[in-house]
Amino acid sequence: QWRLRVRPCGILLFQDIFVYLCHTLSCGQFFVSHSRKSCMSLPDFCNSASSQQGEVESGTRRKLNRLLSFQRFFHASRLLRGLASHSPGSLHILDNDYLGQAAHMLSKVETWNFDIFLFDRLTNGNSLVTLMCHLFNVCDLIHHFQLDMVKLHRFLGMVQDDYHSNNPYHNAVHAADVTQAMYCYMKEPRLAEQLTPLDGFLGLMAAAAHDVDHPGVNQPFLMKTRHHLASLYQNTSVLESHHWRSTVGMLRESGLLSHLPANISQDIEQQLGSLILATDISRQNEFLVTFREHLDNQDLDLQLASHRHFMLQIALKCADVCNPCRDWELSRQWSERVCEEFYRQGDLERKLNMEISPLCDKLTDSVPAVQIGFISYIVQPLFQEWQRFTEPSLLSQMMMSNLHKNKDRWSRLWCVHAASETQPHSEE
Ligand SMILES: Nc1ncnc2c1ncn2[C@@H]1O[C@@H]2COP(=O)(O)O[C@H]2[C@H]1O
Repeated sequence: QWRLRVRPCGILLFQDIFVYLCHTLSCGQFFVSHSRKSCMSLPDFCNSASSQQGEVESGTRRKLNRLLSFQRFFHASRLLRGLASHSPGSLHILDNDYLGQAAHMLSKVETWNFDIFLFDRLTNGNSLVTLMCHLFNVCDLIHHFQLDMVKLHRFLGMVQDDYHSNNPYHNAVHAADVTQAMYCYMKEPRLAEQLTPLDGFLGLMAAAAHDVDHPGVNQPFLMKTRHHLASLYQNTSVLESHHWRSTVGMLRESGLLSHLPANISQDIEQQLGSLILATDISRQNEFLVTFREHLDNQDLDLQLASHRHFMLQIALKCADVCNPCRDWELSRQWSERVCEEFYRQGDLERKLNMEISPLCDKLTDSVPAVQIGFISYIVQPLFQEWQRFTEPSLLSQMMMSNLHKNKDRWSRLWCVHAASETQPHSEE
């Protein structure tokens, strides 16, 4: 079972198919590891900074991790059930119990307080694959595009596996969260009435893959450390270009679109690129200004493919930064996770004697301060326009209400934090 690998030529061995069938029948999902070269992870940066030997070790460890991914699945599965050792009698019942709860959650997948963290636990860390399969089914995309289920599973497994599970924020759960939000936005009456199956396919695929193989550090860090991706993409939308090209690589490796005419699959690849590249946060103002102009002029015509594509870009951008619009308990977890990832980068910069990037210094950039700035300058202006576009829908009103409540809560926490900073220490 440890040797579950997609061969470089894309052929599954009998052993693979057997494992796949057993696993699919028992759990309704499977894990697949593959052999493409991935981007460096954060610990890898430490290794490459320290020694050549470290690079070799890190490469070996990465290979080992991939070889063990199937074993990790079972290990995680046992941990989730609180079982230290095998207890075969209870496994089946408990599996069904968890998957039953996951299926129940999926029956309410369009609700805004969908708890993606719980869903990820219930699916043993397979939230992205499970969610995407469900959404492709309910949107009738498998039938419409005549997709091969084995290829679809293979592609989604590769995407999920290429997210770095050791990133606190940019991991497969974030991708699943963005996908669930994107689905909610595509269901908004003003969009849903106009979207074609191709739009639905592109929107969900782009959401699922938009951050794949994210290394847990930002573009300025890649530029400062002269990372090969920065020179490959000439310091422009470096990460987003990598997410897109990785997605294209996985699409081709899985053969998911191989039955479609070449011009159609090329068009899909290009449109996916345009959607994923739109998530570059440094282009936020460019999109916001155009969106505002369209709303002021009331000239959005969703019968036009170009206008629908623009609205998919906006919807994906909203989904990507919607965490402050979630219910507090979900929103807070994302805030803490994203700051933890920033602080890890800051710690690394400190260790490498580099200037610490904005928002990345755990000694000066508190979580409440980072959140208030992010909500005020990025999220609120975008969602104000989104609310206008939806005229405003119930969902938009709920999101804005959450955003205001969360911002107030962070403001109160900031006051507490600021007061504790000015208090003299007990020894003084
Ligand atoms: N809650 C948050 N607080 C601060 N920054 C955030 C938050 N959520 C998302 N972001 C930032 O928004 C960015 C969107 O694009 P990225 O995924 O490249 O990186 C993301 C983070 O840097």
